[in-house]
Amino acid sequence: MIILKLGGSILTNKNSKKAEVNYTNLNRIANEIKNALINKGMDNFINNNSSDQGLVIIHGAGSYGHPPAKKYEIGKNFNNDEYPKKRIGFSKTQICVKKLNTIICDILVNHGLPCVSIQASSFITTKNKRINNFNLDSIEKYIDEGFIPVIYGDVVLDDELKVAVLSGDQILQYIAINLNLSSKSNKKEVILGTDVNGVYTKNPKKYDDAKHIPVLTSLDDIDELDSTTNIDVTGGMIGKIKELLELAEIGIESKIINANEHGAILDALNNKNIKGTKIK
Ligand SMILES: Nc1ncnc2c1ncn2[C@@H]1O[C@H](COP(=O)(O)OP(=O)(O)OP(=O)(O)O)[C@@H](O)[C@H]1O
Ligand SMILES: C=C(C)CCOP(=O)(O)O
Repeated sequence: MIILKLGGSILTNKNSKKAEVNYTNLNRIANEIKNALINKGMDNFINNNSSDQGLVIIHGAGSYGHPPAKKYEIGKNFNNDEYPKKRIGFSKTQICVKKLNTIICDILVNHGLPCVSIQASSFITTKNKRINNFNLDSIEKYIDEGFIPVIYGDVVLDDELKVAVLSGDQILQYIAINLNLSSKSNKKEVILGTDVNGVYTKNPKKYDDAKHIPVLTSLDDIDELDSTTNIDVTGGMIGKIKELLELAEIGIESKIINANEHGAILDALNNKNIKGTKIK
């Protein structure tokens, strides 16, 4: 079972205040995923043969979701008289990330990948920003039938905060821990594509002396817990690492790679040893 996260910094121009898709990356990565599935003999997605492998894709919100979520402060406490404005902000943010997901699924399907869109805001809830209700049945059924579920960072109802932002990284962690498949291998390969070569001792975009960390086992390995350089309402790289370290604690390894590198997704899906950071 492959769990693949495509970061918003790859699929969109995350620095942009406008919602901008990086179509060059998206089309290249769609092609790499398809070629990897064929190499792995998982082309049942295309030829409808049985296979014991499955794939679920999670993507970030990038410049589609983070700006509106920040503008309306989704997830921050608010007074009751502010709820009408907060609801509109929630609705606008949900539409923005849904638009991004539709564009991504269109491109993946046009590359022959039988993707199905899964909208977190329609069935997942959180309590204090942590998932407390996420039924995996439909995702498991889709995978058993040879589809590729594509779920994404979204806004959700929160039992304490009323509304919150749910990151793709938290969705990835929950799926990696809880997904159980009847007809596919449950051994999980967790791969996250972002726009840097993995984790460094500090932000490599801000510090020339940042050193690459090939294997990360603790936040102590990082000198400076820096936020991401773009608009990010879900914790950026540090938020990502925290989710992945919780996976490592229960024996599920993951790897952060640079999906800007041509062929990186293809090689990672084909278990080639490529530059990145293993979290274990
Ligand atoms: N110690 C660090 N090592 C590596 N990158 C870091 C570090 N600190 C901050 N960063 C920044 O984190 C960014 C990647 O995190 P980000 O959350 O933006 O990735 P993403 O998964 O593509 O986005 P999203 O979570 O929205 O899908 C890099 O562009 C980098 O500038
Ligand atoms: C900003 C929203 C709505 C979702 C954030 O998800 P992420 O980009 O995976 O962190």
